Amino acid sequence: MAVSREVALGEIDAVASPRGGTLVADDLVRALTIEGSTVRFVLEVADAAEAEALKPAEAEVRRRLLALDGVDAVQIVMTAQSGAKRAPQQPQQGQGGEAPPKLTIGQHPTGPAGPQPILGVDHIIAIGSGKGGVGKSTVTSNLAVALARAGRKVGVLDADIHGPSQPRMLGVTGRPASPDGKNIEPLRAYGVTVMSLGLLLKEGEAVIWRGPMLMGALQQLLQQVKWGELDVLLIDLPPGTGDVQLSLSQKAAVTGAIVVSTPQDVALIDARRAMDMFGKLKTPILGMIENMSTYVCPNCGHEAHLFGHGGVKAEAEKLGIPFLGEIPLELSVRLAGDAGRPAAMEPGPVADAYDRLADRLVQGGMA
Ligand SMILES: Nc1ncnc2c1ncn2[C@@H]1O[C@H](COP(=O)(O)OP(=O)(O)OP(=O)(O)O)[C@@H](O)[C@H]1O
Repeated sequence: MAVSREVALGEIDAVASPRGGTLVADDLVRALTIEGSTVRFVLEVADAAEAEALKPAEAEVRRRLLALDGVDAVQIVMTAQSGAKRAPQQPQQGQGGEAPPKLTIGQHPTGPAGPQPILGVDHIIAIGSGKGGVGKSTVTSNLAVALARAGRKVGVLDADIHGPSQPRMLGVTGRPASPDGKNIEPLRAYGVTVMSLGLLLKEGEAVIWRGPMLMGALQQLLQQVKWGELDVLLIDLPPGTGDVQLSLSQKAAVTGAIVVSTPQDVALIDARRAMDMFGKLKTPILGMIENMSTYVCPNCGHEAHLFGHGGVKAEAEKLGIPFLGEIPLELSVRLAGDAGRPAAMEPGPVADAYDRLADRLVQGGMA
């Protein structure tokens, strides 16, 4: 039987914190969840020095929880939030408490080094491509709705920081709320939980972050968004091999990457480069997808292969990487993407192709 929240909290509260009280009394514990035999929570620390000082307490609390009947796994994430307070905040009587800090996206990265899981998220899949415009964002939004239709809890993080397109493709508008100035409430569309930097910027506003600022922004989107319980989080990467890919592999425990390409030779050359980069970053490659594969003329039914056909499958076989499937080239895909209602929502060959793809990921234990 699963351990109760009270019992788990009691064990956590028995461990002393470096601030002088206990982990609970010193207000370091966030988002405690118990799912089956797994206990998860966040230890919110002020800075990297405090994270280091907390290591013995973290080890002790892990040992105590694992000793409980019904607990087989303990996942503790340490996050250092900008503006985290060193002492518990009690609203001052008669003063209505302290105003929430302003949420500022684009800060220097904080917290422990190394890839971190996202609390409540089972799989993190990065969707990448070598070349721009091959349909990586389109594949991400359509695959997300197909996975949601298959009963999975799905999130999409638009990490295409320089050209975020998920808000348009999934038809979400409006600024995500942040009632406490720290956590960000994601938006929902077609059963998918969505967050994009594009939703936090004014339309047309350019972002020119590089290096540490970019890493900080990505870290905030990964850790400060209230993703909730997700079977899979799809991350729409910018094209190519750059800072975002590097930051993501350094900050998030990515399950693996899917590389989207058209069958065209020039796209395949760049796709190979992207896969080489994922290899160097030690991100497993889950497979390749051929987008804009076959075009079927809606008038006469003639099949044409505008960008070739089968090139991605052949490439995947050559590299010993799973080939996950092909998506047809259809005008409806572009129109639906522009209209904010993914083509996979309507029954037809495109929806079928995405359903097969979603099924492949679910059967393979990837989503
Ligand atoms: N299978 C398809 N059939 C028809 N049009 C498609 C298909 N896939 C993508 N498109 C269209 O191609 C264009 C580029 O797609 P998308 O923005 O998804 O590419 P991307 O690889 O994410 O590009 P970026 O370089 O901006 O990241 C969009 O207009 C999209 O609607």
